[in-house]
Amino acid sequence: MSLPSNLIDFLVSQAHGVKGLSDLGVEAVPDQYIQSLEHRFDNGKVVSHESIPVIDLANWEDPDVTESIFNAAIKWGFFQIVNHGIPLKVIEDLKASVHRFFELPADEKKHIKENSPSDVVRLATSFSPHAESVLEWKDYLHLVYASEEKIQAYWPAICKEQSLEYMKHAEVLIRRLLNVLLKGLNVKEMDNEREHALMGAMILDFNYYPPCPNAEAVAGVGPHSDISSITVLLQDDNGGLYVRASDGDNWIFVPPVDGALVINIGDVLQIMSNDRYKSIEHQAVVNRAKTRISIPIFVNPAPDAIIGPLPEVLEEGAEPKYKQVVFSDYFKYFFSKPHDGKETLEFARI
Ligand SMILES: COc1cc(/C=C/C(=O)SCCNC(=O)CCNC(=O)[C@H](O)C(C)(C)COP(=O)(O)OP(=O)(O)OC[C@H]2O[C@@H](n3cnc4c(N)ncnc43)[C@H](O)[C@@H]2OP(=O)(O)O)ccc1O
Ligand SMILES: O=C(O)CCC(=O)C(=O)O
Ligand SMILES: [Fe+2]
Repeated sequence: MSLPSNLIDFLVSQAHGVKGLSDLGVEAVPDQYIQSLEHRFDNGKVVSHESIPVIDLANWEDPDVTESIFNAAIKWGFFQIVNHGIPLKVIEDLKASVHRFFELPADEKKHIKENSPSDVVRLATSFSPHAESVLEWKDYLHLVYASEEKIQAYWPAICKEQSLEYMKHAEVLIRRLLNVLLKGLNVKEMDNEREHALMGAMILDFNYYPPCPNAEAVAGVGPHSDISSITVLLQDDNGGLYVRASDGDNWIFVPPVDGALVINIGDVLQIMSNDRYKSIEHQAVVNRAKTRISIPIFVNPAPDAIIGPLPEVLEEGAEPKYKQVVFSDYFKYFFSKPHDGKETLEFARI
């Protein structure tokens, strides 16, 4: 099979994405996907003496549980949770609907893409293709958790019900997690203003990584930290997520755990906590044989929210490490460049 002559037209305008390339059965991916040797994922840098904690949330009231969440947010910036209250059936139905969506014929996906406002639904490939010199081997669908009216009008029918059911359960969990994390910063409760700044906009994202003939030379998602307050990630059982180890050089594999969700602190909570909580760099690799999916919820501030260190964390005279930034300026900066580790945080640093 030969490669399409106009790659961007094939990927973006015709909405084939990398799934379309993978389905062609090509022996090698286009050069645009090949990472330089220096940027490739190095298996030799995966360490097994560290792992991110798995926290059982069966008893939220237990002070040990709260303590484990604080410690994980401070030390690792990442943890997995089990017994989180989202029924297994809701999770399995959602995963199945992600596969169904990406398996739609390209012309149906093109129709969805062209008839959806980008503030509700966005189907795309790679990360920010106009800003990247090397593309990422990933297609994605952003579903913005907007008003019920917009959701009913625009979320694709093939995954609408399953996505909405998942989000309704996840919202309860997210509120509880944020309340616990705020307590660790001496904030008594999440009032309306804090809610706007922590969870004023939520995006359910479907990441789709089809099999890749040059899996070792491409990136699924390159090293980055999330711009969210927190991210709630559901991964399938294929594995592919790696988190920066505490030495800042090596990587830790995040093993799929049945029914678990991966929680990570994003840049917004690192900024609001004045570096107490850590937004840790991570990346996703792809494989030769299988399609992997992952489903993050980016729990974001509303675009007009102003983000900066919380007064409560500065109470004892700590110097603020970040200035006040409007969240929409922050994420526009994020999307204006390729994934680049923790670089986005510098935008807000004093
Ligand atoms: C993708 O891999 C990721 C993603 C992430 C984290 C993702 C997020 O958290 S997205 C947060 C942004 N919020 C939303 O997407 C909400 C829905 N969108 C909107 O309401 C609007 O798009 C807007 C955010 C208010 C911006 O509106 P407007 O000022 O009219 O500008 P646009 O034309 O929409 O966008 C301009 C330009 O910015 C880039 N961009 C903006 N939002 C996104 C997005 N959600 N996904 C991808 N790109 C976005 C994009 O370059 C736009 O240019 P176009 O080429 O699309 O014209 C974390 C880690 C990952 O690996
Ligand atoms: O696919 C994964 O496991 C992680 C994806 C990710 O980091 C992201 O979408 O921000
Ligand atoms: Fe991420």
